[in-house]
Amino acid sequence: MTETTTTNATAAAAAPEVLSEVRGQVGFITLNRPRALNALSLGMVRDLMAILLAWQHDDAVLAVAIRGSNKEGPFGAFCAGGDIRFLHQAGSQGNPQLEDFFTEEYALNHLIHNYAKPYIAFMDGIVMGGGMGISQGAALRLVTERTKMAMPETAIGLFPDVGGGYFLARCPGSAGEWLALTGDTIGADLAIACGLADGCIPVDQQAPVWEALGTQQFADAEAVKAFVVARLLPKSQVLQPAAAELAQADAYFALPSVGEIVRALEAADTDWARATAATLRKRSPLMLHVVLEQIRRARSMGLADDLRMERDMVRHCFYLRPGQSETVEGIRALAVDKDHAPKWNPARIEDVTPAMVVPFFASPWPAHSHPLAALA
Ligand SMILES: C/C=C/C(=O)SCCNC(=O)CCNC(=O)[C@H](O)C(C)(C)COP(=O)(O)OP(=O)(O)OC[C@H]1O[C@@H](n2cnc3c(N)ncnc32)[C@H](O)[C@@H]1OP(=O)(O)O
Repeated sequence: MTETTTTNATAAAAAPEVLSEVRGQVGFITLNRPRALNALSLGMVRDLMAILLAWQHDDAVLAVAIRGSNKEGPFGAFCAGGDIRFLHQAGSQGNPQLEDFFTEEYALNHLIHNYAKPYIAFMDGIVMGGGMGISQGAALRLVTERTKMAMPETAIGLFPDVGGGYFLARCPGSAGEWLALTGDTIGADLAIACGLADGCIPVDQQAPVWEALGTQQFADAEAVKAFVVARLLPKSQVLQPAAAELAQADAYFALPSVGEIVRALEAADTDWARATAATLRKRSPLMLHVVLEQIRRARSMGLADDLRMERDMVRHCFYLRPGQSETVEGIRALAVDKDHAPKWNPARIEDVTPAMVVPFFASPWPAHSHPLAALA
């Protein structure tokens, strides 16, 4: 049976940004905003939440599969994050929907991590920021040869949210600090080595597997997962170059402070260290310090506490320093004016003090009225 569910559209005549249907025993979701690389709008977050909640208690749905679309059709791009143009506009103008966006997006991330049925994410192409938030909680995280995965937030004066503290802190060694601070983009090999993907599905196998999920008869939810797992490349074919790069990251990113990390990288005589130091010098100095603290705090937190901490932090990113939000400035430079020359404040890693960092971790809400108080 095919059942097409309701979908969001920004205007009545516009194409729906989230497509969903049930085919056979599986619920299928396609992110359908390819011109913005499927960046998540508030409407998309709401649609995803509504669809997942409906299917969670629908006995006809054994499992859920999600993918993105590119301009040519399905797959090719998963999701480039939260809609940063909206964040810029809403953050500059005090639009209350900004608060709703983060509360509802983080609640969606939490639901996916705790989803009662296998949720299978086809993470082809760009998977960044909010795209990680709707895939890292999946029962199966499938990357491809063309996956470009990153938590790029320090480039826009933000921090890796959407549960980034939780899942990056659980990467091996200091890989989480490396990915969080630099925002470096990784492919399938490092994604698997970092524990951020479960397996690699060849690009040309995605469509046949997706289609077959809707026509096969499955005994139960575990059989749906097993059907997909049987079609993944052996990990030994994917992992070859990853170990050496992780060892390099460990050598620097275990150091206690951002200053020591960047100084050690600048003193080293390898291309990797030089390039990594140069990357850090471009990121928001303030947010580098905030992010290192975030990842290290998150290492001893469960997901719900991490999301509450991130909800506090993201509010501060916009409102702690009125008229001086690093995030508004970072998005302006990357995606609004596109001059790629953010004016960070302070301008240098060395000029950030602990007194600037500490307030990001103070909750603006009493515990009982925290916007994510209900998350367990
Ligand atoms: C709460 C959640 C927070 C977060 O998720 S924060 C993290 C947000 N994500 C990012 O910071 C990534 C921003 N995007 C990029 O850096 C680049 O894109 C990519 C590296 C992903 C791809 O670059 P390229 O292949 O050159 O494509 P392109 O021309 O930059 O993007 C195509 C169109 O997509 C729009 N777009 C991309 N990402 C987003 C986004 N996250 N929010 C809103 N729009 C986005 C662009 O602006 C552009 O649009 P136009 O053609 O009209 O200029």
